[in-house]
Amino acid sequence: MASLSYDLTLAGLAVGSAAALTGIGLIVTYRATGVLNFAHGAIAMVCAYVLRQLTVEWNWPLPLATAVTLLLVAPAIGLLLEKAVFRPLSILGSDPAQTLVASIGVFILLVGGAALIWGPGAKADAPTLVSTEPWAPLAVTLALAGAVWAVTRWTRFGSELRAVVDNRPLAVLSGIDADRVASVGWAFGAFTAGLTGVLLAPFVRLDPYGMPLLVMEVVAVAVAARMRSLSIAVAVALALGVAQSQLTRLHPSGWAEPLLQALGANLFVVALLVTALVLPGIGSQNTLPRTATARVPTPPGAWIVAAVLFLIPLGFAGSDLTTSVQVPALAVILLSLVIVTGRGGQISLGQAAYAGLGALFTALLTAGRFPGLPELPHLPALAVAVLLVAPLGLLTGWPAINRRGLALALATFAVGVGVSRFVFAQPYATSGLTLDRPAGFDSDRAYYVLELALLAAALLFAISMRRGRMGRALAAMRDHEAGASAAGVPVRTLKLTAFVAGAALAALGGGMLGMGLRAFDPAAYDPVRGLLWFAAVVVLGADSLLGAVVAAALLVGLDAGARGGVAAALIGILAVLVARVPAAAGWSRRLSLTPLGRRARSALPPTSHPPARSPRIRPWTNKLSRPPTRLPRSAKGRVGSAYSNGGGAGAGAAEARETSLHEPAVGGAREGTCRYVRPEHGSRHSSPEAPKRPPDDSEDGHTGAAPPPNRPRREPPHPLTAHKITATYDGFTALDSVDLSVPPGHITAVVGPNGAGKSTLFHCLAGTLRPDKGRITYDGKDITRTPAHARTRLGVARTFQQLAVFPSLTITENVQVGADQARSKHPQDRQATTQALRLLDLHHTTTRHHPAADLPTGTLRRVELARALAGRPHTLLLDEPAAGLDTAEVAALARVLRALAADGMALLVVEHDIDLVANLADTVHVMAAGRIVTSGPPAEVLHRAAP
Ligand SMILES: Nc1ncnc2c1ncn2[C@@H]1O[C@H](COP(=O)(O)OP(=O)(O)OP(=O)(O)O)[C@@H](O)[C@H]1O
Repeated sequence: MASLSYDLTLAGLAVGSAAALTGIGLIVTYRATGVLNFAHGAIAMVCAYVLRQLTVEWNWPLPLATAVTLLLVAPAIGLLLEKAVFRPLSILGSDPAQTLVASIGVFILLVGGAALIWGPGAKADAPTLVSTEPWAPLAVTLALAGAVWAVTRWTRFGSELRAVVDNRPLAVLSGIDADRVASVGWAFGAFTAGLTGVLLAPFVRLDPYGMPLLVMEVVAVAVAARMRSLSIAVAVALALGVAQSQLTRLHPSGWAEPLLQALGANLFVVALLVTALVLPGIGSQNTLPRTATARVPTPPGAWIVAAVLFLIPLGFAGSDLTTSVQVPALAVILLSLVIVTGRGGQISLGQAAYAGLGALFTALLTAGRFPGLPELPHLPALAVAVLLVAPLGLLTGWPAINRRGLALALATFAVGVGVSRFVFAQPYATSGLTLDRPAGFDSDRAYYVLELALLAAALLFAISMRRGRMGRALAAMRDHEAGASAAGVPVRTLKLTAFVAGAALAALGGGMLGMGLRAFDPAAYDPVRGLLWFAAVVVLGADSLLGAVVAAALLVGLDAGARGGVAAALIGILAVLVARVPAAAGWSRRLSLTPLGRRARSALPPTSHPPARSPRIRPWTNKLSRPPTRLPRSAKGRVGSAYSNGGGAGAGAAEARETSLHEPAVGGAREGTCRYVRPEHGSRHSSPEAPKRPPDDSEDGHTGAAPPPNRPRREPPHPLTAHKITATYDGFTALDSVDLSVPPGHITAVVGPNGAGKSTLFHCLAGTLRPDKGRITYDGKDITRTPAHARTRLGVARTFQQLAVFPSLTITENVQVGADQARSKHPQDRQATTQALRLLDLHHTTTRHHPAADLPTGTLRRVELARALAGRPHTLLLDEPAAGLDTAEVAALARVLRALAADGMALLVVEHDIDLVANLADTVHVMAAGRIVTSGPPAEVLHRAAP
């Protein structure tokens, strides 16, 4: 027994050593370059094939072949990838989502290339590099880990590596050649991949698909080490290896046996699931907004051409028709990625799992083997399978709530691998399972017709998800999650909805594929296929329904018509190119992950610093330089724009009255006239703190105090109020028992030096930070625990210091998102978008249909404000609204804000621009060291606060 345990421990150490090598390689590459190399396993596989080629096919001596493979080929692959793929990406300033797509592209390219060169079958004659004695790989691993540790600790290169990892731009400024560091990181990472591959090859199946996946399953050891600590990675790998082999000693009876067997064979997958789903996400959390999709209109007639092409197979016969049967099914699966990734912006590498579950459940239901459910005919079984798989979408939807970018990619990949290993690969789930086509659709032609009908239904469903309110909300979430939440979009619920809808579509496609193939074939839903499908959808336009349909035809066509591996290699090359040369050609504009990222960045201010005032003259600022003109007071059907209205920064309340707006549709006291904002919320002077503004002298006599006759009168809400709120960051008190009220009809400003706590207070009021103590109330209700989107829906809107617009949406759509979320059933509220656009002078037909990605900062500030106003808020929170605006733009902004306050809205402005505050605010609160130190009218307070 003792000897068995010893032997198992040694065997476990051997497995653990290979995993540790992978962990070391992944960590070094990640530390040197910031890239989690999804292609690591594929490099391992290629190196194993190269060694086999040199020794078995060409009869080279093993030592020479090993030296060439590990010291030349592997580092050369790493250097090539760094130079040709990842360095250009870092020069382009790409975000992690792009590098992720590139590394998945490299993975698929290498897998496809290996299948092309060496064939898809497994090779059983890979040379054995070291003895089967496990001490050898263990010694290699420990020596390598020690060497890496020593190099990073004691050499100049090591300190350069640490400097680049800590702050690459600073390291470059201090003279470090960051590219050289990255090159060495890639060469070393590829060397460890090669070493893993050649050590593992004799003991596992050497095939293009299985081995890369096997290596990537052990990514858990690097994630457990937070992509940082080599010693933790090695320890975790060895512990998992030993535990996995010790599990084989246990032989429980009954249902536990297959489960334990599965665990014993897949402990690294369990670790992957735990690390990816339970531990907090690794990598940047800031990636997804850049995965927004460029808006490229589908060429006219393209759908007709596609429909005709999809009808052509009806004229086929024999194997061609049998092959064609896979196309509509795969198209439905890929449509699920359009919803989740293309429209919803959520990276999902696990869709193959849902497709496979759809097929498996259909097979189980038709065989009467699904626990608790009767045997069903095929089509009802497919429908029930879809319904059963849909909620399982929460498996990936749940982690998506708190994860983005790389962390989400890992979590969804883990779910895909977990389902594949613990469900599809297990005999208890799949043995003896058959699947056939529905009665009456047995022939290929009849079944193809049925599939076309199901594809049409899936397309209609996908269209409904991408259109209207739902489509805009998904796109808003994809483009800017915090911005979407601020517009009232319930981001958590929407993510879950996207994943559930995606799982349902994938299950439908998977079931169709299974019935088409007349079998449940686990290989058809392998996680590697999930990666291939993801890349294919991204390459052909992630947010394009037509792209998904074309991708399905391309993948099936290439698989059937060309050598195995061509499809993967082609998609891999395209995925690399998408990230590598995003704007090289017109077609690249439809590729979702890259071009917009760059365009959006060029349109948005830098993320870490307030942007410089823009020197550009824009049409609407030119208007401001014209002499003041009064708005047409009761021009029926027209709403004046404060931006197109004249006036300067110093204009006062009288000017504010001029910019009060007249819009028949809103329902003023008299037909044809009314103010812009929430006519129901009462007098702008309702607050006792409100300054005495001159009475309104508008021609129509409407002051905004009277509610529209056709709407229920509503008393003005109690103001948004902070009651003794305290907020801390890791024990540091950023807000200390702060009281603040934001009364209606009043502009309240918060000023103070850097670090005073202004932003923290703003976040507490907006709902993006929960105070440790104290309460926030609004309209008499405690909203301290109310999330940001729900506060928006209650009537507390906000704008951002760093712009939060949705670059893939047009100006109108951006504003509509705000209106969608707050829209009541009242028909008058349908005018909210139009009114907001007019108020901010965004209503011209030339601009309103323009995608926000290409617009200058000043315009985007107006778009953001219009979106906030379209939700008809009672209270508006503005975080440095003048950041990035030139003088004329600031003056125009001030005029609008005064107009809004004159109409009774409560405004809170956190602002560094003291001139603006002095001219704008009714009350100023000065903060210092987390407290409000003084409050009062600006003239008094700012004078007192001046040094
Ligand atoms: N996420 C965080 N983690 C730890 N400390 C934080 C965090 N955010 C802010 N702080 C600290 O809390 C204090 C208040 O920060 P806050 O950003 O609210 O100040 P501020 O007045 O808005 O400053 P600024 O004008 O520079 O934005 C500062 O000392 C800041 O360093």
